[in-house]
Amino acid sequence: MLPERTPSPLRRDALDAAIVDLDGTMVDTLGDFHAALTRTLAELGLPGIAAPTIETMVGKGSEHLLRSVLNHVLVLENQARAAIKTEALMPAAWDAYQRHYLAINGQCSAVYPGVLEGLEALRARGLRLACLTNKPTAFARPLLAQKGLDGFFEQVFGGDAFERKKPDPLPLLKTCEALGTAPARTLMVGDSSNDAQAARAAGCPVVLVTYGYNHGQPARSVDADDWVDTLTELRLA
Ligand SMILES: O=C(O)COP(=O)(O)O
Ligand SMILES: [Mg+2]
Repeated sequence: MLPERTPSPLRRDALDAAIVDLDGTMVDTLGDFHAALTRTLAELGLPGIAAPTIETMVGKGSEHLLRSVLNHVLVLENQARAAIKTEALMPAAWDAYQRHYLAINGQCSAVYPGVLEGLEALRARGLRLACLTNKPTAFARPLLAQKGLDGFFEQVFGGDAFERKKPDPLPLLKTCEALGTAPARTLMVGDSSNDAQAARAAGCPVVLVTYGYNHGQPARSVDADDWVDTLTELRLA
């Protein structure tokens, strides 16, 4: 006798909604991060940083990214007490970064292949859609609009929308609350361990894309329910 199969958590009839991450999942924003950080570092009189180094630091929000970049360049410059100098520079750096990021937002970034088709398929299956990113809401909304993605989402929450960011489960639980859906019936679609850990802790099923930013680690090394190479492959049976 064949063993009874556990129904996949990704079956269409097991889901009411999907929460979709932004950076590394829908839009390849590394060019925007690089451009804004390059301008910020230049304004502060600091040396630049290469895009592949930035890529490993993306995912825990913009303040974390900026702090990591400042510390990285100060350590490389052999500056003593780099961590303390980073903190001292943060207020001015944060002001400069927000200004530069808003000025170039979307100009050096592109929607990944398959995203529009994937979102259309989820919508066609009747799933409610929310975008949940660790990027500030003020960066996320204009980026979604510029890339023609805003119309898919009934809710958009940035990293500043709630008290804590992913990988804490709070933003996912709050997004489910806003959608009015149960976490167990709300799929998280992301690119990093931040999305997967938050989803696990919130009780949401989670699928990771294999092409985004996961701190330099393969997405398949992260605990998730499934992995897809493009959003068109989301297997909702
Ligand atoms: O801004 C970040 O650090 C990453 O944002 P994300 O949550 O959309 O991947
Ligand atoms: Mg991401």
